Amino acid sequence: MVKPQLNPGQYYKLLHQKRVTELFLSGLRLHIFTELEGWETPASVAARTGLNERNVSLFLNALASIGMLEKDGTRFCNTPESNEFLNETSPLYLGECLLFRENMMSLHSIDEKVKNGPDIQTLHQNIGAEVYDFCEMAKVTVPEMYTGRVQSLLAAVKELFIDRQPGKILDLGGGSGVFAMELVAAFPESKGVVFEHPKVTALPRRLITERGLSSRIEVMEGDFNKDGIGEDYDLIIASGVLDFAKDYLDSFLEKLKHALSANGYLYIVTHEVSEDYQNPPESILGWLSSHLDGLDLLLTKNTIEQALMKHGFHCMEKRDVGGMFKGLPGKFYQVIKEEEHQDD
Ligand SMILES: C[S@@+](CC[C@H](N)C(=O)[O-])C[C@H]1O[C@@H](n2cnc3c(N)ncnc32)[C@H](O)[C@@H]1O
Repeated sequence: MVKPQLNPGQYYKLLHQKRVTELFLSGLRLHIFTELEGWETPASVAARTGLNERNVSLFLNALASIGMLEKDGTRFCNTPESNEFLNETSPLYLGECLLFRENMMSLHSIDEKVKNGPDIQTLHQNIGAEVYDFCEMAKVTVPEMYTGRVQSLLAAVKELFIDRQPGKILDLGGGSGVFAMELVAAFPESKGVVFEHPKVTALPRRLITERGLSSRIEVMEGDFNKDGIGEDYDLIIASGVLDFAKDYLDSFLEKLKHALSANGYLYIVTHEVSEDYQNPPESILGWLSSHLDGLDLLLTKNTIEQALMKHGFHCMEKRDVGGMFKGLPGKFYQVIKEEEHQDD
């Protein structure tokens, strides 16, 4: 009889992981976590939602078995995490955002895509804004931004501007404009600009007006690869945007350099992709669907660092600035302008 040399357990684990994910997504779609702020029986959940009582019972039990609910006898309740992030009444409800991201990165038609190849127009244009629904993304990611990104950026910028306030702040490809809004709220003397694609600008305009910040934040509309982005910024935030400037990287970085004030900072968040495109797997798989559609945008960490260096940007190391990078996904850069070279 054949004797196995290795253990095939990983394949069965993958199938189980898929069922776990399907169950979780169904819980979100059926708003189950919004029903379970307190202890409930399947009968009470079914009565309120109109779902089938027998199958709600099986469904809740399965969710509890994967740690998404707590179970006590015949009653079920959210875990603290489910209550904070999956209950629609929470200000940090991520359900809409998680479902959006699942759909955006879905590999459900991967077989056809691999068989049929990319969409020719997408391939030739290579424009992210034509493929991704950035307007919806900006809307649904607002609560996600408050799960740490906004707080850590704010803490870091406050440490950078300890003895002065930034005059002008640019949130480039800023989506909802949350970074700009929170920064100008923290620095009462600062003005902000949110630069966005015309498909997206209605959202930051509305949110800025609702927050009462229209006199302090301007929304600029355009294509950051082709249009001007303004100047004299003490802080430019370029979070998750560099890949969308891939075909224009040199002119884009020159533009950023000229837009920064002499002592200004550039804050960049990228995916830190390895040269062999093997890491991080979350980014490789997350971009796979759109890359199969024809996009080719993902830049490696090395390409980005080389390009930044070539255009005179230098990264502020952790040791320069104490503990402010704690929890921060991105990096700060300063630019060495020509005049400064001559002074040296
Ligand atoms: C991945 S999102 C990042 C959003 C936000 N900065 C963040 O960190 O969550 C990329 C953003 O860049 C914008 N964008 C992409 N290409 C653009 C272009 N050519 N001109 C202007 N904005 C663009 C999109 O509309 C989108 O809001």
